[in-house]
Amino acid sequence: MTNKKYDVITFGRSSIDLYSQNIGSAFNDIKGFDAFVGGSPLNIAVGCARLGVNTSLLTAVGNDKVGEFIVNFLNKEGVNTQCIPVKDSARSSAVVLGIEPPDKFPLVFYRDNAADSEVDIDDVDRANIPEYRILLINGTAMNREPSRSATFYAAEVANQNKVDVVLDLDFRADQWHDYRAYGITMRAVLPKVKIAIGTEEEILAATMVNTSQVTIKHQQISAPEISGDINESIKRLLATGIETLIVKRGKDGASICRKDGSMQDVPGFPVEVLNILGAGDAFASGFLYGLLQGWDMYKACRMGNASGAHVVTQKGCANFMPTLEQSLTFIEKNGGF
Ligand SMILES: Nc1ncnc2c1ncn2[C@@H]1O[C@H](COP(=O)(O)OP(=O)(O)OP(=O)(O)O)[C@@H](O)[C@H]1O
Ligand SMILES: O=C(O)C[C@@H](O)[C@H](O)C(=O)CO
Repeated sequence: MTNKKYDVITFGRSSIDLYSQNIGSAFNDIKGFDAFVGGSPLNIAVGCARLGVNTSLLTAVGNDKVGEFIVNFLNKEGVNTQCIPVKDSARSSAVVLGIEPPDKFPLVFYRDNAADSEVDIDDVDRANIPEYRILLINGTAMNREPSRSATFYAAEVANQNKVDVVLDLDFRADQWHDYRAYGITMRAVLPKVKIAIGTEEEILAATMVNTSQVTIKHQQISAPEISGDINESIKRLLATGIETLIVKRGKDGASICRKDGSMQDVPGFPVEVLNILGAGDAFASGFLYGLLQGWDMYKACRMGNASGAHVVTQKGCANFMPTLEQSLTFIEKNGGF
């Protein structure tokens, strides 16, 4: 039982996502785009809402048509938009994305003067964090002020009010002035966090000691490959005080790493990949759904894997999140929890 009024609030970026209509085409040959919405915290909020979770998004938009487009979509999806301020001096952001399966998903951010980076401490106060069961914070939202201190503040308020803090490590390399600044910031916020979620790349980035660990492939500058000792990095993140670190492992599903040093693998669901973008966000929404049901971590991760597998077969992120019925039917048909 809980005395909280709402379930989940996610905090961070939002955008219009312009996805190539020419699947498999090289970026230079793209002829047209579909207009969807995106931004990892937005995608997670929509994924949660589709599963029936009472969800709010704390982001900001500019006083422009793109902002209206984003908020209109969220309202239709049943995501609570009351705590989304309009920042007059900033712009709603855009992302342009190519789809070249199986392994090239080029993505260009248009985030100069991004409205969501302007979310500040007053906006956090207006969002009523103590009323929620879970606050999901996002790595990229800490790349600049005022959204960095607003994120730290939101986590602090959550800690004081029995709201569980989940950190999506989400590392978008080109959004940081120095790759090392990302890790320094993550390690500073982790003591306020109960559960962190990240890919191996993100976990290595959060513990990076030398920028020569980073390799940019296929000009995918927002999501580079990062080398290093993953087991050492997992240990380092667990030593910050978090209870659990969830490692997302693509087609192999996820692993649950606990502070007692144990690791449990949770198998994924085999599917044919169309577009991997948004899989991590879908995973997070299924996982949060499971936590809110009081399920154990294994079952919550299986739910996350089902949402992730669904989205990799689709050509977008938020617009293609599964409903509860779709996920449960998919799990039942594919071996159960
Ligand atoms: N090829 C796949 N087949 C089945 N499930 C997948 C596949 N790729 C990803 N998933 C599911 O989606 C989850 C997240 O994917 P991944 O590990 O690639 O995270 P990510 O890099 O954060 O994703 P994103 O592309 O959204 O940034 C995985 O843990 C898994 O559950
Ligand atoms: O914000 C991003 O990371 C790009 C998004 O617009 C897209 O929705 C996505 O890739 C989410 O992980």
